Amino acid sequence: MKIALTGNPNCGKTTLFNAITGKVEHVGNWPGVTVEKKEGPVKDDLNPASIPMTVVDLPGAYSLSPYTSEESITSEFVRNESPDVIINIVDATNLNRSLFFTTQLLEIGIPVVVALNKSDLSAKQGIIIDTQLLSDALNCPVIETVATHSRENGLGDIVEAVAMVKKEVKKQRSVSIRGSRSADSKEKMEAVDERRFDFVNDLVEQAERRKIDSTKQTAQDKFDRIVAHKWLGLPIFAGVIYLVFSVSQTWVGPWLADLLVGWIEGFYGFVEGLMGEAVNPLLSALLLDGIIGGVGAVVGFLPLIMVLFFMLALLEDSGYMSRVAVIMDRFFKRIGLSGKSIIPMIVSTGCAIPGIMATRTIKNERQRRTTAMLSPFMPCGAKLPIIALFAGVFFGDQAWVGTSMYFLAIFVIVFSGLIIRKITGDTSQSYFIMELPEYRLPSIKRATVSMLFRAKAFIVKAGTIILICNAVVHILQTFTWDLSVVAEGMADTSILAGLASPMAFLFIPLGFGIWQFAAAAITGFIAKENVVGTLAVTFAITNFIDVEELALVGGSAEVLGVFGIGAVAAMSYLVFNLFTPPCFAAIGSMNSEMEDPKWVWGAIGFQLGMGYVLAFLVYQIGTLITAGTFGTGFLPGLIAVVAMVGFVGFLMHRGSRSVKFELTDVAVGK
Ligand SMILES: Nc1nc2c(ncn2[C@@H]2O[C@H](COP(=O)(O)OP(=O)(O)OP(=O)(O)O)[C@@H](O)[C@H]2O)c(=O)[nH]1
Ligand SMILES: [Mg+2]
Repeated sequence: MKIALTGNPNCGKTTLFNAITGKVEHVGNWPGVTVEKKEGPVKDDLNPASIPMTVVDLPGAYSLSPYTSEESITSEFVRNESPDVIINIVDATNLNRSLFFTTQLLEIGIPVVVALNKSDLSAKQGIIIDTQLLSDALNCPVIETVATHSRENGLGDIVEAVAMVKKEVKKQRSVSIRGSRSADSKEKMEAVDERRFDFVNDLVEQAERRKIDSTKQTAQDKFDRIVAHKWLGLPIFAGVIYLVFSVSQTWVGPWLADLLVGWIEGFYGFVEGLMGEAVNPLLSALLLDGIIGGVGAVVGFLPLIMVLFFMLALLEDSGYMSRVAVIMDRFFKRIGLSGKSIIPMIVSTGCAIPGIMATRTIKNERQRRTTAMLSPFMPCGAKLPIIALFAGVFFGDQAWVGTSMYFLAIFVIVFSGLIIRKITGDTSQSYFIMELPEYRLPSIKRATVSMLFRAKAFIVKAGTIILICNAVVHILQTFTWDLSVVAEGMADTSILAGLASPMAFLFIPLGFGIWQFAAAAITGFIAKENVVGTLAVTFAITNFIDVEELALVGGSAEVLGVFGIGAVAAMSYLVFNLFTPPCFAAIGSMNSEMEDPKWVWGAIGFQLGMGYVLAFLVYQIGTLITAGTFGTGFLPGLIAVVAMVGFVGFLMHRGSRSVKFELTDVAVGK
């Protein structure tokens, strides 16, 4: 038996899905989180009769009308894949809006069970709903649920009602709005929609009583007036992110990471002892330095990342991130993107792939593609070890490093948005109205689950892709081109050095023309965590956390120590890795969302150029400030950068000309 979960955005479909299937799909306190359907069987304890039941979570939708395309996955699913029962999740705090969709679902002829979700919130707001009356009027079971509670949440009743309703299918008489069956044009449809609104309004008037608690509302409003303020909003956001980084990067994170790295080193020693002299030295080096060392270096950052994810999940759950969307909307409108674009970007702070997929809710094609192109600039989970490594080794774990990377990302996104608008010559603007969810105390449990889920994905990746890459890197640096072992002190003769050196040459004007860094940047395209792994393998360092051991703290601009670069070049390298194209998987996802090779190649080219130009500026200007002269390779670098900027300028010029041309074309045509 197939059960579809439908309802307006943010009503709690995915939360309910997770609760009745035991899965961990992403839940966010804003509309538009789910963009793809997800399936799962009902948990055994909710299904004592063991009826085979598969539940399908769908993206949120406001309507089934064929004239709105954004929610097509949902309407196509309920119309074409004929689920046996529809669970319609209705937000009990917003009956008026939710029931519009319900009346449409009731007309399809598939049995419907209404879950009156968030009934804890509605009760708190003093809303009393007569479920019996609703159930009678709609001819379907109506059950109060609290999907976020683990007990007494009404979920058992829902599953039971679904099983019952299926048996009694003939009895569910559909509620139909006059004229809806014969509405074959947009005008007729609109007339039906009006009647639908009237029906819902009447029904809600009878079924709902509200005791309006105005004091609470104003307290939240007052808070919002400060937090989402025109000018104060952004600095407050900066402060919040700084705090998040302070905790994860400076206070709690390193302490936990130290512990973990201690264990990894213990394990390294244990395996070393086990193998002793008996194992071929090449093989033991591969296992110890290539695999355990390389993977260990990446995994060492896990605690920092977990703390950061935990705190971001708390912020998301509290409702604060929706306010950030409102703050950013002002900037986004100016550059021709909509506030909707911010959601993919927030999602991208976890991973760019779901972020890019989240652009599907944006209707305007250019805005959607531009958002898919710019979202990967946000530092994702895989880039965090790189930030943590460089912040730790060169900047004494200071929180401003990570914070500034987030804000540099926002700046780059806004700036790039402007450029792309000029290049495409499309100046359309969108207006975005976001329903702000109420603030609430974030749930430690939900944040923990979300954190553990991401940590698991991180570990799986470290144990597969990262492990293989590190092994390959280690083998490539162990052998020379004629397959003999690289002699002591002759690392430059290895295959890896041979492959990476031409790239390193291009990086001279950026301050890191060293083959090890080039190799790490290249493996970073496979997965960004590889940057750390490859640096660990090529420099033979296994402990990146205990910076004192590396004796690099306070190295400032001097060229010193193991890496052979100074703080300015380190910053340039960090910027380069963050702002060049994302990993291949994310590029693949860009490709499938953009559906246009011109855009995909344009995006990759743009991201490469952006990373190069930013790294060049950071290195050269940084060196000028700290050392009083420009850095190495200034002139050739400048020529390359001017050429790139000039090309973009040319495209922008052409783009704005094409707009004028189109406009005059229209005028002449008329
Ligand atoms: N208080 C309360 N909050 C809930 C309940 N159910 C869901 N939520 C919260 O509502 C928010 C939205 O939940 P989701 O499950 O992501 O909503 P969705 O309907 O899947 O949203 P989209 O995928 O964007 O359409 C989350 O912050 C949930 O924690 C509930 O019964 N009570
Ligand atoms: Mg969802």
